Amino acid sequence: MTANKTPNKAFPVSWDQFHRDCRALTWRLNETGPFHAVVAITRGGLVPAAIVARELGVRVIDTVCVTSYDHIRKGELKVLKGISDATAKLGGGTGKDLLIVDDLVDTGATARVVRSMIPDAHFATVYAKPLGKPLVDTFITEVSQDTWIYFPWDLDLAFAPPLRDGAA
Ligand SMILES: O=P(O)(O)OC[C@H]1O[C@H](OP(=O)(O)OP(=O)(O)O)[C@H](O)[C@@H]1O
Ligand SMILES: Nc1nc2[nH]cnc2c(=O)[nH]1
Ligand SMILES: [Mg+2]
Repeated sequence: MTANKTPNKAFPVSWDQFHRDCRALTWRLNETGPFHAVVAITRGGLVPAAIVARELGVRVIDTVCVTSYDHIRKGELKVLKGISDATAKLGGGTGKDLLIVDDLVDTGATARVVRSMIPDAHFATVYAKPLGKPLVDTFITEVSQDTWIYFPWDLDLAFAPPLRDGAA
């Protein structure tokens, strides 16, 4: 989100939809690889990374651990863990033939930091917003900047009021 503005549209994603979108992402990535390893940006990138790695037959999965949002509030970006020496070696030090996976790119702040660690890696996300889109090599679905994406692991089944009672 841009500078803590409240998003006014919601884009809820079901597990089925997310799985389908991850497989669609893999179809595109399959034309770009092969990749030596997948680097998941935690935590949101862990789920698509597992699906993409499974489809691409990649067995080496590493993490870059970054924190910045507290629900929709954007805070200071902190890198808690970088890639391992073994993964860095696989990518020749610059990330060549490594695949970075995240669930989405929003402002691009997270992508910018991780890209700077391994600039030659291929960066893939399932969803992208316009501000972050230029930092991503491959993505599947674009949503507007004022949309908040709700992932299935952050949701629960709940009663939805009828439309005539003011439901969106
Ligand atoms: O493009 P940006 O504005 O940097 O936002 C994108 C990042 O925000 C979310 O992660 P978050 O920091 O919420 O942590 P999480 O993955 O643990 O949910 C999302 O998973 C991306 O990693
Ligand atoms: N779940 C979720 N996390 C985000 N982090 C930055 N933007 C978003 C978003 O739209 N949805
Ligand atoms: Mg994240």
